[in-house]
Amino acid sequence: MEVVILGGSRPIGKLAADAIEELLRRKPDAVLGLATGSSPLPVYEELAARHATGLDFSRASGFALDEYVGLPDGHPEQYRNVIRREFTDRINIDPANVHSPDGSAADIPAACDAYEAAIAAAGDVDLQLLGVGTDGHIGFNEPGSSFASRTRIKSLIEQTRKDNARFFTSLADVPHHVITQGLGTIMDARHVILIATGAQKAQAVRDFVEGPVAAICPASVLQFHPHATVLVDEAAASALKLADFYRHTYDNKPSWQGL
Ligand SMILES: N[C@@H]1[C@@H](O)[C@H](O)[C@@H](COP(=O)(O)O)O[C@@H]1O
Repeated sequence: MEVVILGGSRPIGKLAADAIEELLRRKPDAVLGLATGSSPLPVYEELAARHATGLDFSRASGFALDEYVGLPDGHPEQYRNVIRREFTDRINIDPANVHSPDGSAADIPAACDAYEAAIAAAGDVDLQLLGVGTDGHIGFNEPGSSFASRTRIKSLIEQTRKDNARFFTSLADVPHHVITQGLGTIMDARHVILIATGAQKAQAVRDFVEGPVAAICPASVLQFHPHATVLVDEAAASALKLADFYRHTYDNKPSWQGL
């Protein structure tokens, strides 16, 4: 796991966009794993700007990490709509190639299996963007999630509902259930870039980067990933024991820049 400590959201967005740009140049039909939440927004901002000056997504495809269950189609907080609004409507990716779990399916387990099959049929995710919850969740894999899990329905813990209530009118409007790619699904991505910013993420970052690998902290499974990059600002890095080592080792230059 490479931990890169950067000056803020803007350089983080640029560095992650560099990785995606490099991937698209090497593999124009790359499969991107897309995350919601505020953490990846600077990446989408940067990619939209690069698209305006020629970066081509026409052959790429995308798979969202997760989705709320039960929000009516067209609801602005349905993650499929968030991903479109924040990212895919701003680039030239084919909308037919942007996939999300179906949170309003009549048969949820079948929809989860179909999502796994679609990811596999696309050849698996080349680069997965991730944020992290204050409890260490990735996607919506809450503490206790199996490291072998695949796409499935999950219940949200109260802290996550509270964290996400800012996007809704009230806490009562935040769904209790979600569909999320499993930790096993996420681990199949060839490269994972996790972004965490702000002091409220410092403990989660410390726990998953330097703590034991344990289901109580789902993101800690990334310690087993052969190519995981963690991009953090100073505030999110503030509880890391080995911060100076990471600064020295990665020196703002993750592996795709020839480390
Ligand atoms: N399902 C999403 C996660 O994918 C995201 O990582 C997390 C953190 O969001 P933020 O980046 O806004 O802190 O929020 C939600 O729970």
